Amino acid sequence: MASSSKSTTFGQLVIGPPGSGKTTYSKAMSTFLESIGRKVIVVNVDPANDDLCYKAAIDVSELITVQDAMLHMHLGPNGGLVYSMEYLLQNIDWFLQKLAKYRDHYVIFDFPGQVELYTHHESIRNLISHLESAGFRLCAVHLVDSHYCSDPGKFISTLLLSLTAMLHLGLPHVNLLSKMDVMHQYKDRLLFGIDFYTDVLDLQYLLEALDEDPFSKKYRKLNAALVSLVEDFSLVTFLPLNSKDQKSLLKVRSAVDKASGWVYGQGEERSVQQLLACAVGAETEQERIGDLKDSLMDTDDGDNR
Ligand SMILES: Nc1nc2c(ncn2[C@@H]2O[C@H](COP(=O)(O)OP(=O)(O)OP(=O)(O)O)[C@@H](O)[C@H]2O)c(=O)[nH]1
Repeated sequence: MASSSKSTTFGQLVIGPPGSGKTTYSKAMSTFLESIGRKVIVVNVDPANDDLCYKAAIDVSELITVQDAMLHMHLGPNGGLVYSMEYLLQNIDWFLQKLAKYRDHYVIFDFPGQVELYTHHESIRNLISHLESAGFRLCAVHLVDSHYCSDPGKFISTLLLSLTAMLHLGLPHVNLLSKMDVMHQYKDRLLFGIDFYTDVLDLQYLLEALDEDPFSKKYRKLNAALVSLVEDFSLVTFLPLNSKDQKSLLKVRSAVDKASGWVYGQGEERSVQQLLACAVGAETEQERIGDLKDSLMDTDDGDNR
């Protein structure tokens, strides 16, 4: 560990396209982590999010809202959002001072949905650098709607988006296919088993599927190049997420804790077996079911919004 565990604050950057379920996940994950004894806060970093379903310990809307930025800078919604993120960076001391009160907490940052912020704009990357310098150890949790699996063209976009975000942010990274509870609605349109999408198996099959569509067939060479790019990096896989399901949240928590390193120094159920299992990449019983009581596993509050 680079610095002493006392001065290290762990957390998640919850990112992903609009409507992918970031806010719902942030609330569900914070409630879940609190239920297993972790001290958690949620920080709203989306200046356009005026309908929070959780109590934000810190809310960037107190500093600036997209509406303010649009009104005063004569910008559209996207420009307003980008301006707001740059404004947050200019006022990074304000943000870090607010965070300083919660250094002994686990922090879930609920980010905005504009994908350009994660793929090529510098603001989030700079924000990460400030947070890391202040002692934060972060993991990006990237949500993409599982609905995109139902269309080969959309799934390729999802792969590219996820890969670009991984490369651009340069953080430990966990990709999630969100809203798996409604995946059955698109079951008939899935060309492959779910493990094809989560494990990102042989993408040549995806190319063949694209060839069957007269529109995408025209772009075969482009599609082949994109698929080959994703395969060459061999970085993108997904975990399924149902924010209403405790078992699903438990699996995500295990993956994020491993990626961020929490499990090695801070974990609630730190044990030699668990550390060894992490080292060899095996999934332990502990990780599958955690230390939750049966009653909690069966509990579905049915309203994680
Ligand atoms: N069925 C189902 N619906 C979900 C799930 N997660 C989120 N939703 C729904 O998806 C919609 C968007 O969810 P949000 O959590 O607001 O998504 P977001 O990514 O924060 O959206 P933006 O802030 O606009 O970027 C809401 O209607 C949620 O109720 C899930 O796991 N299952």
